[in-house]
Amino acid sequence: MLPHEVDVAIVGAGSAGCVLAAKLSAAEGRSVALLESGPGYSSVAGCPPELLDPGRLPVGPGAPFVRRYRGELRPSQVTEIVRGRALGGSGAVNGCYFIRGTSADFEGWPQELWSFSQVLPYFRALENDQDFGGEFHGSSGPIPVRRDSGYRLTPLSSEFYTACLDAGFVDEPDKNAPAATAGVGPVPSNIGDGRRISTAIGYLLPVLHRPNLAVNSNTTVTRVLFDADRAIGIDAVANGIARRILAGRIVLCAGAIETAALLMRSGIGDPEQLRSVGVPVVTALPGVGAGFFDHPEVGIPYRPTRVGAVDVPALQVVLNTDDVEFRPYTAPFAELVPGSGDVVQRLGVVLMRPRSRGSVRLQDSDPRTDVSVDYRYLEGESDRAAMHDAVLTGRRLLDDLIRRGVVDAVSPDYSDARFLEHLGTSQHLGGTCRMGRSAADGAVVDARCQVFGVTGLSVVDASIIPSPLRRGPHATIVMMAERAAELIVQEQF
Ligand SMILES: Cc1cc2nc3c(=O)[nH]c(=O)nc-3n(C[C@H](O)[C@H](O)[C@H](O)COP(=O)(O)OP(=O)(O)OC[C@H]3O[C@@H](n4cnc5c(N)ncnc54)[C@H](O)[C@@H]3O)c2cc1C
Repeated sequence: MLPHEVDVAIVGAGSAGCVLAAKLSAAEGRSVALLESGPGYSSVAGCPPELLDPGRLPVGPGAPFVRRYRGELRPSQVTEIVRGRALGGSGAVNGCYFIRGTSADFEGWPQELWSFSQVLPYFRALENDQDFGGEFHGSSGPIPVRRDSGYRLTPLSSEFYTACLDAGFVDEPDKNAPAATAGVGPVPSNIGDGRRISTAIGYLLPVLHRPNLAVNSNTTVTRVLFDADRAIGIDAVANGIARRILAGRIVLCAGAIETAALLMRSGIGDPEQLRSVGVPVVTALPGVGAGFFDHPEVGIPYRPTRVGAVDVPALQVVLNTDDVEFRPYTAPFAELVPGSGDVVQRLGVVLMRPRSRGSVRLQDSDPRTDVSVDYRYLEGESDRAAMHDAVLTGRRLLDDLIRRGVVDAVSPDYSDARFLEHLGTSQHLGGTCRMGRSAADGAVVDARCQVFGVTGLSVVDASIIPSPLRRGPHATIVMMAERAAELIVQEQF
């Protein structure tokens, strides 16, 4: 192996990257450099308060902790998407919904390492569940998990819960139980002492004192360097100054958009596309950036009759049916996302297992140019029909809430023909570098999270999720990072 400055360079201090940095630096003899584009902080007291407030998502206009992208949801339907850009990444700005993927979600993952029984110990290890114990829950992990119930529910959350039970949906008090498959129940949230506990707070800050761990914020990695087919280091720009770091192993945790972009700019991707933007090909992996998924969401606008409690998370209760999630947001987005000016309150109706797939593509080879993000949402008839049916179910639930007096109007312009005008995204983008058996199937990393065709390079973040999860991805991504850290230390480097 070539001489190197650090044993491991981790690119991106987001939900996955902070876990990897804490786990991989646990061995004193292993040096770890964590590189993050966004700003840093070294204590909870020094953390920007917006990143700790569990009731607000600091992603509105002008918010300094996000990178924004233009996303095309459907032809001629464009939206702005955001990713967190600070220590903690998107997990530092998100809605604190922290539900595990269901056991069925893992059936398509490589079973020798990622079956549900294999991953359950890592779900347990990451959490300190305040409400449930026993063999399926952890009580000493870095991420506190709690649920709102009883008097802490807003009138809308409480009545929605009751309305779902009255409509015959199953009560699901613990949505993180392995048997949880469908039903209505409280949302587990990663909130402790009234704060959003991102992986930066839970994992990274407690180990910042380690001499073998260097955290470099305001540092953007621009490409991975190779010696033949071995990754040997990275180029970065740190506070405006170019830097080169040679590393024994590189782990990309830059999130589903930027990890794919970084691989492509470094010469790993679809050869035709790389050549079209002038990037020399290192390894042909057509799966990079191709076939991503997200959760399409239609918001049904309504007006609640009573104002809810302040200081509650965006979601207290959700209903899951087979492949749909119904989300009664606790407040208008103007409150949840400061600066958004969006005064409408909505019931989110979300397809959790859509068939449509999107792509992330380079527009040129310049790291400063945004990639194009093309969702192709509801492209097939089956997704459109599934969304249409789900919206009708959502309407029926809202009609019931009107009868119960908690909602006094549902937007009148809301008709079958127009529901697509209310289409948005849950911001759960994943699968741009999927884990799988072989590159020939479109996979980019193997079951040990190593990029096919090169050595010394791993990916651990939302990119490698093999197929859409039936729940939001955050808890699963933290688990993946816990699991992957063990796999990575077993490698020779
Ligand atoms: C607004 C919003 C709300 C959400 N709400 C929820 C929710 O409530 N529940 C849920 O389950 N999921 C939610 N999600 C999704 C979830 O938060 C993300 O899927 C998850 O945090 C992604 O983790 P990650 O490690 O893949 O990437 P990220 O957490 O996004 O981390 C990537 C990090 O890499 C850094 N980076 C990127 N490029 C570079 C580079 N070139 N060099 C150096 N650093 C780089 C970024 O700045 C960032 O810090 C939400 C997402 C968003 C954006």
